[in-house]
Amino acid sequence: MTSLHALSPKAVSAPGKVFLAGGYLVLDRKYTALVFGLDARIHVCIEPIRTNSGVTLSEIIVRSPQFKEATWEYGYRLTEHDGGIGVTQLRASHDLPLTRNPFIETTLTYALTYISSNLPHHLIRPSSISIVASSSYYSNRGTAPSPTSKFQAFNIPLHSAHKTGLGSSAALVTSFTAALLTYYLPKEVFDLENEESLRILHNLSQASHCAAQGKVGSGFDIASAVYGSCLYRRFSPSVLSSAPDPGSPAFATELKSLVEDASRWDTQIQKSAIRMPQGLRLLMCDVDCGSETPGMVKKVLAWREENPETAEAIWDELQAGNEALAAELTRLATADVQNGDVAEKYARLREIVKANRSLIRKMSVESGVPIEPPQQTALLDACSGVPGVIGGVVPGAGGYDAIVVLIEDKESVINGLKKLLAGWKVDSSADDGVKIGKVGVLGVREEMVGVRVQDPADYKEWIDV
Ligand SMILES: Nc1ncnc2c1ncn2[C@@H]1O[C@H](COP(=O)(O)OP(=O)(O)O)[C@@H](O)[C@H]1O
Ligand SMILES: C[C@@](O)(CCOP(=O)(O)OP(=O)(O)O)CC(=O)O
Repeated sequence: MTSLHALSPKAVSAPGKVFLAGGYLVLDRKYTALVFGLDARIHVCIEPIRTNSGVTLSEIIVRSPQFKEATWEYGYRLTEHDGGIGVTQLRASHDLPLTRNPFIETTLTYALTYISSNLPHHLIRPSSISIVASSSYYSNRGTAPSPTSKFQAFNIPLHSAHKTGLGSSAALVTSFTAALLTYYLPKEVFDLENEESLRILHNLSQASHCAAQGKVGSGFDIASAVYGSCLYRRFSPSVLSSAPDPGSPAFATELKSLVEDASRWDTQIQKSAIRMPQGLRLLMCDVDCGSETPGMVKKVLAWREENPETAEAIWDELQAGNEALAAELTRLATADVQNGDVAEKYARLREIVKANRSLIRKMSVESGVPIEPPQQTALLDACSGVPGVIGGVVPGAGGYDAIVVLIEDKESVINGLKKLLAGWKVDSSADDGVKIGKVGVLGVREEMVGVRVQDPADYKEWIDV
C-alpha cells in the first residue's frame, strides 16, 4: 500500500435539531416531519498526529477537550475477507479506566471502511481528532478558557453531562464522518460543496448512527445535521435493518454499495418546503425533567396498532395541520406581508399551532402516553400568553423535557419569557405526580444551513490544551 498525498488539517461542523412537527407520524413513511436545524453545532477538527512518542503505526486519537478524561485511542487494521477496517480501542494510560464511546467507535469503523474501499491501494495514515460542542447541548455550567472563546470547558466527565436534547449524537456522527471523509478522500471524490457528496454523507451517517444506537429510528436528526432545516420523509426501515455487520465477510463492498446506490434509498428531503419568516424565530426552553423517547415510542406505536381507526384519524388530521404550518411559514417568508397589523399578520399561524397542539393532546390522552402532559400544557399556555409569542409545542417525542416556542424576534419578547420562566413553578398535584423542575431559556435558534466546512485555525486553543 502506498501512502496518500500530504494530508492537511480539516474542520467541519454539523447542527443540532429541533423537531417542530411530525413526531411519531414520521416513523411511518406516509407522513412527514418539519425539522429545524439549530445554531448549536458540533465541530470536529482532524489533523496529522502531532507526536511520535508512544504512537504505533495505525492509531487514531480522538479527544473531547471540553470534558475530563475524554480521550479515546484506537488502533485500526484492514480485516480479511473484505470485512472492512477493524477498530480496537487502546488503553490511553494504565491509570485510566477504558471508557467506551460507541458513537465514535462505530462511526470510525464505518467511515474508515468506506474510505478504504474508495482508496484500495492507499494507507490510511494516523490522525488526531478533536470534538468541540456548543455549550447549549449540555445544561451544566461551563467556563470559557479565554474572553474570546466561543466554547466552554465543562469540568466534568462526558457521562456526567446533562443533555438538553438537541441531538448531540446525530450532530457528532455527521460532523465526525464528514471530517474523516474530507480529510482522507481527495476533493474529486468527496467535497462538502457537492450534492452527491452530501448524499453519501447522509447515507453513511444514517448507517453509523443506527448501528451505534442499536435501532433504526426515523433518521430525522441525521437528515437535519446534514441538510439543515427541512421537510423530511424517512427511508424505509428495511434499507438499514438488513445492513451488514462490521467485520463480516464482504462488509466493505456491501457498505459501499449501500451508501452509494441511490436506488436503495427512498428518503425525501425538501429544504425549500420550510422557511422561517423574517421577524420570527424559534426559542427552545429546557425543562429540568427527563423523558425516555424509546419507551414512549413503543407505547404510542402499540396503541396505534390496537386502535388503527382512531389513530389514523388523528395522524391524518395532524399531518394536514403540519403541512398547513409549513405552508403558512413559507407564505409569510415569501409573500409581501412585512407591513400591516402584527396581530392580523400572524393570526393564521397562531390558529394552526393551537389546533396542532390540541391534536397532540388528543394523541396523548387516547394513547395514555404523556406527550403533552398537563404540566407542559400549563407551561405552553402561559408562554403563549406572553406578548409577541405566536405559540409553542412539545418538540419531537414530547414529554417533560423541553418546549419550543415560535416568537417575534425581539429582545422584549425573550425578556418577557425569561421573566415568566424565572418564577415558573409547577405544583406536584398533577394527576401523574410528576413535578417538572426549573425551566430555562436555551440560547439557541433555528438555522437553515446543515453541515459546513470550518477553518481548523478556529479550534487552536482546544487542540493545544
Ligand atoms: N462532546 C462530545 N464528545 C464526544 N461524544 C459525545 C459528545 N456529545 C455527545 N457525545 C456522544 O453522544 C452520546 C449522546 O447521545 P444520545 O444519548 O443519543 O443523546 P442525544 O439525544 O443528544 O443525541 C454520548 O453518550 C456520547 O457518546
Ligand atoms: C418520536 C420520534 O418521531 C421523534 C423523536 O424526536 P426527539 O427530538 O424527541 O428525539 P430524541 O432526540 O431522540 O429524544 C422518533 C423518531 O422519529 O425516530
